[in-house]
Amino acid sequence: MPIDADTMTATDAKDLYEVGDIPPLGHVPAKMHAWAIRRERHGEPEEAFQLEVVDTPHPDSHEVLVLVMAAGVNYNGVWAGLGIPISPFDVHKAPFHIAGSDASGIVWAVGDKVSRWKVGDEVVIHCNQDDGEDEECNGGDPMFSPSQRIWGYETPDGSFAQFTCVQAQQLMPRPKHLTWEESACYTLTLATAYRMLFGHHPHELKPGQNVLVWGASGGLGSYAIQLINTAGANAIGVISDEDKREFVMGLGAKGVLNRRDFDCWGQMPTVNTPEYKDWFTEVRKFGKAIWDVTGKGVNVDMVFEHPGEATFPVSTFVCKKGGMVVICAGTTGYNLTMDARYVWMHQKRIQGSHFAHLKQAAAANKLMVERRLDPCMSEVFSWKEIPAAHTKMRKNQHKPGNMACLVSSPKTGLRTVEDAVAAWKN
Ligand SMILES: C/C=C/C(=O)SCCNC(=O)CCNC(=O)[C@H](O)C(C)(C)COP(=O)(O)OP(=O)(O)OC[C@H]1O[C@@H](n2cnc3c(N)ncnc32)[C@H](O)[C@@H]1OP(=O)(O)O
Ligand SMILES: NC(=O)C1=CN([C@@H]2O[C@H](COP(=O)(O)OP(=O)(O)OC[C@H]3O[C@@H](n4cnc5c(N)ncnc54)[C@H](OP(=O)(O)O)[C@@H]3O)[C@@H](O)[C@H]2O)C=CC1
Repeated sequence: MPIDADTMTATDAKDLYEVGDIPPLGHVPAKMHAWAIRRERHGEPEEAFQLEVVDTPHPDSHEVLVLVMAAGVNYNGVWAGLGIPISPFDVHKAPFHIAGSDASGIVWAVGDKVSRWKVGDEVVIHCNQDDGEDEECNGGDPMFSPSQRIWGYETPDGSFAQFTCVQAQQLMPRPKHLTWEESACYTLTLATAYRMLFGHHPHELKPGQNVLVWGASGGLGSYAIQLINTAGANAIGVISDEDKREFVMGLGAKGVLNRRDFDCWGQMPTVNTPEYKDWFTEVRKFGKAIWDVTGKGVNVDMVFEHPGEATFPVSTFVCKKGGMVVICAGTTGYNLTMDARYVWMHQKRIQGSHFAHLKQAAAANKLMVERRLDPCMSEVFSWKEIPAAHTKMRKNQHKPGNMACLVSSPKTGLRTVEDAVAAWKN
């Protein structure tokens, strides 16, 4: 063993460690294990993600090297593997891509300009990077910066590796009551949901308002329901399987609709055709099911959108006059359709939203630290199962909530680095 679990002192220092074997605190091995994607193997996760030994990155002056204890599974890992809609290699030009935009870990080395963090700090990582120099980063919104990029998607050095190098501003304190894997599963989807609900003035969610949440049992949806509940507003969640109803109600939803009970999904038919008439009858049936929760004639103040093509025409219809459809993805397709008459006559706002800046991510993280939110970790996978976890997500076969994978934490349920070292020893 290279480290004594009680004293945390080095007994030897190697250039490469097995995954789960934790180097002496602060010792940076020359090489590390990583799941790497290469351009020539773009495809399904099991094909795209392959194990490689690569150089351990070194932090620049404002950067931090983090020993990854656990990593979160997100849809952008699926997109990065597929190379759809873009290949990450066309963005960062690096020879290989390590996906993973969520992690919990331990600060292992710091650049010489970093003052807020020190070696040994336990952290979670948010995935927004920017160069910090332009006016959007200094008084504006860093998410509008031309340098804005997502770590582990638009950068080649994500969390499916023993170490990851990130900007110091990406670090946030880890909720100590959670295990390493619970801490790793939430930041990306939680912070995205936070900005969608509270980041678009003057449509910030207010107490008593009603929000329709698509994919309510999913990563984004499970936090949206909890944030809406925490804000004193009413969430109406959508599911596709009755097995998920209790989970969503348990998170605090006021009502749950099963999309399988309706038939109005996909691009909308041309207005004034018989197909439109049939579609519209079904859309109104869906709208009435919402009224059963909100009250007759009460349309929702906000629609929390991400399926995209399959649901967007319905989202734009059921939103109230002056309300907002806020959208962060098009999982089912990007060719969104809508009946424009309802958008202009009812003066609805269609708002794009993308991840979050540090202030929003930190506000969301504080709620987790204060135990106001449940991380809703659905399932934990081993290091070896990282591609399989992505395949589950791709097939929409994952359990409700958010998935995590162990990296340097050798087993589930651990909360400190000492526990992890001792578990490896045993
Ligand atoms: C936190 C987690 C998040 C997620 O998981 S999100 C899900 C995963 N992410 C995605 O799926 C998003 C993937 N990204 C994309 O698909 C692309 O990122 C975009 C389609 C959003 C944009 O593509 P791009 O190529 O970056 O767009 P351009 O650089 O803005 O423009 C392309 C070309 O069009 C020219 N152009 C831009 N604006 C104008 C204009 N107003 N008039 C004329 N030309 C314009 C440019 O210069 C450029 O040209 P030139 O290719 O030759 O360089
Ligand atoms: N721009 C950004 O910053 C971010 C974008 N994203 C994107 O958001 C999307 C969702 O992410 P995430 O919540 O983590 O994914 P999940 O897979 O965890 O959840 C998505 C949910 O969408 C629902 N869904 C699937 N197919 C359909 C359909 N045809 N119609 C309606 N609902 C459907 C499913 O629930 P059910 O089957 O029960 O309806 C599923 O649980 C992804 O595309 C991801 O890339 C995520 C985070 C940040």
